[in-house]
Amino acid sequence: MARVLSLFRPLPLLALVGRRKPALCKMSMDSRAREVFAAAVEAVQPDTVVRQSIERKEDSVIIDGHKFTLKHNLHLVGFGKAVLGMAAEAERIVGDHLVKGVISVPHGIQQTLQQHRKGHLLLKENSRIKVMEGAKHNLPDADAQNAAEGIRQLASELTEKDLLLVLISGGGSALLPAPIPPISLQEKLDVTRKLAAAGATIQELNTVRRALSVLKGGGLAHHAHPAQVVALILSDVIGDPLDLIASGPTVKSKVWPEEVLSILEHYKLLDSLPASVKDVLGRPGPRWKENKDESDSPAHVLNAVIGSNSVALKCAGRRARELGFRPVVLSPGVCGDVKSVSRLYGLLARFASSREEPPPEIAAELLRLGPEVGVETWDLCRTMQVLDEMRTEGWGATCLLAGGEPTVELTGKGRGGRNQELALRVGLELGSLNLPPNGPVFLSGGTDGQDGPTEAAGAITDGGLCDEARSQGLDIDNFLINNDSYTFLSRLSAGKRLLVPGLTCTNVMDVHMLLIPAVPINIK
Ligand SMILES: Nc1ncnc2c1ncn2[C@@H]1O[C@H](COP(=O)(O)OP(=O)(O)OP(=O)(O)O)[C@@H](O)[C@H]1O
Ligand SMILES: O=C(O)[C@H](O)CO
Repeated sequence: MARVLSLFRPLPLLALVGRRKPALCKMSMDSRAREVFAAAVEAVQPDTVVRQSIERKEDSVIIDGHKFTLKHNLHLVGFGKAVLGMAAEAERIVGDHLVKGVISVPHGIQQTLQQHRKGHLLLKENSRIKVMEGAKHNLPDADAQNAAEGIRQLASELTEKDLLLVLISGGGSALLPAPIPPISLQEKLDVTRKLAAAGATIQELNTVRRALSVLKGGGLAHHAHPAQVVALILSDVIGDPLDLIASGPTVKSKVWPEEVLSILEHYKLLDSLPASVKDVLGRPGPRWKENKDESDSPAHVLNAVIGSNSVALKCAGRRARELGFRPVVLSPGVCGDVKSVSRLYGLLARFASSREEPPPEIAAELLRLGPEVGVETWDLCRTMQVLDEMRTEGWGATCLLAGGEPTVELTGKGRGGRNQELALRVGLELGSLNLPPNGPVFLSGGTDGQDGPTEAAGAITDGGLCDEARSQGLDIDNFLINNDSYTFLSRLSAGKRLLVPGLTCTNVMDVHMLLIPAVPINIK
């Protein structure tokens, strides 16, 4: 291990890693974990990210370093779970330069926002933006298809004098269904639902969606041509790939039918494919007639990611520092099965809690595990270096932050979510380390405030989880086998370990947090 670390010693430590010893804090680890999570969510609120990305200067706006003149020529469309709040803020900024807009947002969201007293995320009464709710249960439906048609029409009417602001966030694919005829909405839904149920990744799912849609994969930008298009994107996909977030309606992407067919074949869906889908995939050439001056990277389109998991982690790190921790961000790209991901955090906790130099096998296992859980070797080495310095130089408590979207292989019929299941599994890992009381604490939470079909966003656990459960007659393993993490956590100590922030109106995947108390130094 010492050799692995020494390779990286001469390099400067990255952002968020300062040498100042953080101040002591009297709050409990649990409360601090919740506060740091709240800071992560706050950083990516829809109104905040839009406010930070549009600079209004008299009769123009500056977005991502580009200046756009406003002459009562601005139109707005949007689709996604966070888009209502984004649109409300955009309208506040551009004022009456906004001519009209259409947004496609989740069913019931306006009422829910009212109930949660989030009026600032609602449009004003005389707004020029039409709100269309649809996609019940996150599935495309006739309401969402109507909204998509409204958006297509608005875009198609624009001229070269117009500016189209496109607001995009996670959930946008289901809220913008426009199947290429003769594919029906039901047929497209069947294909995507079967793919999702078979365990297809979001990359695979959206590659297929793009090929079957009039608006995805750059179709919306194509319809808006020759207007200037500016898309503001709140990313809910690892690595922030523009062509995949909400299936990239403003990102021109070529469809390779062979690629789509091989995905369908991999999930054994070729035989049940509707004739209409086969027909569309069998058509030669591009999906639409190219406009004369539309190149592969059209100059009339600007795509800007304005919020992401990295942004949330950065702000969480800032809050952690205020609360007395030394923050270190591992990676915003954690993925893979929750079992492997829990092992990752168990190993990191073991590494960080060693009183003496951690045995080299821990580092070796971490490096072996990295590719399985989407974490680069470099990020692991950098993080181990920080944890090692924390131990040898006595820098106090550490807050290790990461994000992403692990997966759960569902085998049972219980209620739960990937964050709650991960927190339970990390709790078991921490318990197996046999550390003294008040050891590391782990939090996992979905930034959208909902973990699977439950009202919790996630949970907070520590090494005492097992004993606590046993003393209350609860057997964690039985609940885990049945994917019943929510039932377990609701029963355990009256649900005190659950994280229930309520609707957050945003979504940049999940936040993971390992709080590691200062380790007594034991160095000769
Ligand atoms: N009982 C359960 N235990 C563990 N995980 C579950 C359970 N039921 C569903 N899940 C997981 O929850 C996820 C779906 O939940 P959710 O609706 O939060 O999805 P999401 O991917 O976060 O959606 P979005 O991207 O719209 O936020 C899937 O990964 C699924 O495997
Ligand atoms: O809408 C979608 O396609 C997913 O949320 C990923 O962005």
